[in-house]
Amino acid sequence: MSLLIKNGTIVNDDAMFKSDVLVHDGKIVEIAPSIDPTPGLEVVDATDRFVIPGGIDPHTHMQLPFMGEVAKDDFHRGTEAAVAGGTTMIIDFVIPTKGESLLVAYDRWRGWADPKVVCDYGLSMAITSWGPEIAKEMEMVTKADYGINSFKFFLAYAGVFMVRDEEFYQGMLQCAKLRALARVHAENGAVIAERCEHLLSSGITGPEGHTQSRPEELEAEATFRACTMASQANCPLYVVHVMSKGAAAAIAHHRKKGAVVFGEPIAAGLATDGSHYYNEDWLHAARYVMSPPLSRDPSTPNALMKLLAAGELHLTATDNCTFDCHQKSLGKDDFTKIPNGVNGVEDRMSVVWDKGVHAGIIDPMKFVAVTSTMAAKIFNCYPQKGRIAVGSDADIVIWNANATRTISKDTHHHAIDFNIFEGMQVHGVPETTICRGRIVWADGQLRTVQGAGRFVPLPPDSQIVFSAVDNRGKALEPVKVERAPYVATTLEAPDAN
Ligand SMILES: C[C@@H](CNC(N)=O)C(=O)O
Ligand SMILES: [Zn+2]
Ligand SMILES: [Zn+2]
Repeated sequence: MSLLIKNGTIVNDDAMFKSDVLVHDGKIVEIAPSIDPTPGLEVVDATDRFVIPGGIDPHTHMQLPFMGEVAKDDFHRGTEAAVAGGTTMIIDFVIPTKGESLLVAYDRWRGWADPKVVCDYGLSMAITSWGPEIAKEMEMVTKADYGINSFKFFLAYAGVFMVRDEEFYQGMLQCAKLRALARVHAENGAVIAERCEHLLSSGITGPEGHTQSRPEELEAEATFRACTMASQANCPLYVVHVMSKGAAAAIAHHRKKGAVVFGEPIAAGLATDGSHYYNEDWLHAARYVMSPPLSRDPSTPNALMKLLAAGELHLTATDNCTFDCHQKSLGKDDFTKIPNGVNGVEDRMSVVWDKGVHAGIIDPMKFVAVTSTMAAKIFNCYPQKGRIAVGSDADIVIWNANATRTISKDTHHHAIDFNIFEGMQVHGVPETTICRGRIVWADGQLRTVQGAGRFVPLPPDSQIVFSAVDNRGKALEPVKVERAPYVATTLEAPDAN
């Protein structure tokens, strides 16, 4: 199976240049200014188009069982939506129930994903309980045949996924020992639980209760606390779905002290805000319920994009975890029962291009960095993924920077009946998506095959994550002072009275 992409401008995270790309058997085999087509070779004309690495979305929850429901985008529809939007790899999360073996949960997720994915995928593992058995299984799943190199800890969702600080700290010590990245959902779950109770007892049951139960400073406080604990454990930390300026400031504070911390804003937080929670239409407001909530500060989306430009936030994701209108309506009398989660995996690339490149805040190379390359480097599958280079997987998108599209539930490929970006016109359109050398999206049509995607094992000890840790560890080594044993003398005996 071969493909020739002609007349395009290649964009990697570090360079842009006009060149042709020859693909054979799923790999990029040649990059040159002009490659002549041979008979029978399929040619894709990329004149006036960018040729970019396929997007990597490092944070999705396809068909997640959560809050009594199952997320509607499963590994088939969710990865179809991904490729329709220019994403060619997702990293989803194995989330064991409390007390469940990591290995049992891992097998369940592999059983769900392998037969369905239309693009490649990797897995991150959530730690929802703690004990020596979990620590041992963490070590097992970082081995090659499991391919896990990151572990997520929830500081929210009390009683469901949440772990206590000491469990989080011990989990990070184990991550550091295994050279695996710790990821955190940073909210103060204990205070949130109290605030939910108070709001409901005060008669506030609508989606406005959700955002008021989770003031932004509860994300900022938990983010600061998580960064502090990670520092103490000398464990690199990755903060998922950074939704507020305060959380971003906490990350910057610790990075300025030399801590290895990565911040991940998501498409929803880069393109919309928490004003929707106050919409008088209950269902409209409920559609935006996710945690942490969208910021109530309308300047936050633009601020988060600028922090990506400045390198204080590092890569984008979506936290795609979709529930349809019926499922959202299960919380019609109690906001704590609205399944948390929003869409994003189909629209992330266009949203980041529109709010970033078209808005003049980031350049195309930074766009590639924050939508693909940084994820490949952090999760240790670079340059197999995340680069247009000879030898890399042929995960490629033909990107039309000048085209626009209007996002709508009527045209999206998600398995839900609404889209949080409904009606938004965005610049930057993926015209052709190629997964390991096969065209899976072109001319507005999917050409996908269920199960054609492959699981990508992610090895520990990513350089961008761990290369500073050893020296930093030396500086943090505990100090023992050698001294003669202390002997109390009569002169020092305490007064008799
Ligand atoms: C459960 C999952 C998706 N839901 C959400 N972010 O509201 C998460 O918290 O990341
Ligand atoms: Zn989360
Ligand atoms: Zn998530």
